[in-house]
Amino acid sequence: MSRDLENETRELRARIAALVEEAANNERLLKRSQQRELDLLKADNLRELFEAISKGLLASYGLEAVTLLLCDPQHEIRHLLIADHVSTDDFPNVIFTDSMVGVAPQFNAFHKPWLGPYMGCDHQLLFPRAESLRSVALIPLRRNERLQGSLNFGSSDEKRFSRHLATDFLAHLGVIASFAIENAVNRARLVRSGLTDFLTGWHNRRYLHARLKEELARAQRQGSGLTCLLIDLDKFKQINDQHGHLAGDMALREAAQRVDAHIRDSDAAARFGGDEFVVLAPGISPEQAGALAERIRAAVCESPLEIPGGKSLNLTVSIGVAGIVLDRNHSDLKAAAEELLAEADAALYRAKQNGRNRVELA
Ligand SMILES: Nc1nc2c(ncn2[C@@H]2O[C@H](COP(=O)(O)OP(=O)(O)OP(=O)(O)O)[C@@H](O)[C@H]2O)c(=O)[nH]1
Repeated sequence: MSRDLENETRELRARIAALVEEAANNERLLKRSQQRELDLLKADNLRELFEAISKGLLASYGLEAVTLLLCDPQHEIRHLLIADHVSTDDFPNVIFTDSMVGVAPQFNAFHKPWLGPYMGCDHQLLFPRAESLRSVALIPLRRNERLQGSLNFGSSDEKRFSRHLATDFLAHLGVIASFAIENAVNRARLVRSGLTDFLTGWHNRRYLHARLKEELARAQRQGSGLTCLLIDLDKFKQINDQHGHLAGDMALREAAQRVDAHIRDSDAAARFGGDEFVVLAPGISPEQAGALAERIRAAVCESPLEIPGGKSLNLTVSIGVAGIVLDRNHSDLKAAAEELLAEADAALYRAKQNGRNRVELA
């Protein structure tokens, strides 16, 4: 065999070996991508999805930064998170915006992934915490022709995301991520709709029971107390009887709004049934609870409610207030919840007996 042929064979072997290695690498990459995409699709709720995106993708692709930008003009996703007790502070890499305009110039015509150098002036809003980034990939998240956000990868390697690289794999990931986000949001909406009262927009009795147990457990852990206000409209049946059901509904909505103005984000509130509302206020003293109930009572009767037909209604409420402090050995939270509600109910009964439009403490 001539020397030339020997060299050529050696070169060919080396090229085949390189190709085989590249194919094996690609297969590993593909498997890893498929696993990551499955993790996104498997996420049961927004918290799991955010974790799969912000932590899972970061680790599996060996990136310096992964952020998720979500366009949430009605603050719906943020409200769903609050309702699910998820704090946005737990996910600093998930960024909410009311509009995609002005976030990054690449979003102006954003139909496929954009790869290129990191530029502080253009990309700072997308990577607020990342330092030392040299290249980025911005992946559009679209559903039904609408841009709902972007998935953003940042690398300290300037060659990692360069303009001439193929973007098919990233575009595919974008489609999966968009689908997973829509799924998680829909699921959160569904859960919430089962826990919401449609007339007032407040939570319903089912939610209150679940939340009451959580609040009791939290109060017990923190060694603090929990106060329950049971609020009932006075002579509500008369409103229905004299002015009709629609006027009654208006009165319920208005009363809920007037109460709502006096409760804090950390309080839990629900329409408990017919004309009855419950507010749970953690960590306040009996005096503060009495004062809160008095403010609510005064707010409801502050001004008459105009109803159709040029008439007006005077709304008043009676409120029963009860508080509970659990020691660490108390294990039956269900019984404690029932006891708290029963005491508030007994106090409410006294408020009704003593003339209505008043607050009674248990
Ligand atoms: N319009 C309207 N009425 C409702 C709704 N749910 C319950 N009700 C009515 O609310 C009334 C509740 O009356 P009660 O709480 O029994 O008594 P009340 O007239 O408020 O009298 P006191 O509580 O003793 O002051 C009933 O007549 C129910 O039919 C609702 O969603 N809309």
